[in-house]
Amino acid sequence: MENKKTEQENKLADARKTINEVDAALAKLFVQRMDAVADVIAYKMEHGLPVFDPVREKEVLVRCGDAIDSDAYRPYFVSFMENVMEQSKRYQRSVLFDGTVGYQGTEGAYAQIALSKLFPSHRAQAFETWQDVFEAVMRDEIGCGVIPFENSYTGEVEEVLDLLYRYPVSIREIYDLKIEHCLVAPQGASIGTIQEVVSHPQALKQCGGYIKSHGFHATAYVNTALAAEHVAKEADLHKAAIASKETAERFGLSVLAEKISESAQNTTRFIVIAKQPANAGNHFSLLFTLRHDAGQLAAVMQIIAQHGFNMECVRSKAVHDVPWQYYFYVELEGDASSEQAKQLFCEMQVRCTTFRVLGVYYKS
Ligand SMILES: C=C(O[C@@H]1C=C(C(=O)O)C=C[C@H]1O)C(=O)O
Repeated sequence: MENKKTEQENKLADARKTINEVDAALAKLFVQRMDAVADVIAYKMEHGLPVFDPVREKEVLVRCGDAIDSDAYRPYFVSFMENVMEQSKRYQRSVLFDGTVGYQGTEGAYAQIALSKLFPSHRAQAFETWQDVFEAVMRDEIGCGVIPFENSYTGEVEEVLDLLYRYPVSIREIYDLKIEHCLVAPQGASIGTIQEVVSHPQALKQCGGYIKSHGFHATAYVNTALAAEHVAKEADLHKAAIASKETAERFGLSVLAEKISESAQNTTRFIVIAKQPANAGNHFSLLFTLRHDAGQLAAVMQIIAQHGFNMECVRSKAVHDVPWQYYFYVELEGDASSEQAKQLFCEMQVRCTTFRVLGVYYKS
């Protein structure tokens, strides 16, 4: 028995020694890979290319999958490589957007969570309004800003499109953050002790079914992060907030229930705005205005179709300072640096009263 145990313990020690050696080799290889990544980002900066390249990532994953003989290990290695590339992109963003990144809200807000996923090693600066973030980008006070653009459940963030129309910034990247609302409360509270729930009206709406089924009283609050902070300060066992798990951790609250939204797919799309445009991507967005003549919009749609670009989205909105004047936003699938796109832009410039390529980015 004793001998057997020692034999097993030796085996464990040997296995861990091997793991340590492999980890040391991996660390060296990781540095080597990141040095190459640094060269890639230097090239991308010179040529205005975006960090994310989905075609290249697919190639990498297929090659890495093929390099593993064991069927049992293959999916884990592919997943490992996905993570390696995630870290590589984080590093590249830190080089590209050297300095500070701005967002609207307070610490723990979803925008700050999206920012921390995109730019984990940057200083995050909070601003009071979205407009403040746009202005800080324009003044070069921050390298870029992370702004919510639309939510899969509640729709577009209207004010943000107006700001994109007003300020000559570019959409450099998009990032989809899965919104997983939780019921969070002071330590010691349980579902049974809760009577009132505070949160941003959107969050209360998104969790309406859950709130109703528990008979909670809903109270609107400025945003989810401040609601969580308020609940933490009050330390009232009858009062909970709806916020993210990360926010609960930040304010020392316990999570009483997770994933309480109506829609399991609740996702907010964030955009990264910066002064410099990107040159490559598989999607691009345009902003334009038209003369008030019959058939102007139809003609533009026709031009887009003729050049073979799939239009994923079109919106029209009022130009605030000019009564009865509207601007249009379209999102097209394709390569904005292609000959087709160049021709499209030329033709649109002739047809439209104002025309701008708002952003070039990758969307998977
Ligand atoms: C390093 C690159 O940038 C990103 C990261 C990748 C990686 O780490 O392998 C691959 C594609 C890009 O999304 C690259 O474009 O080659």
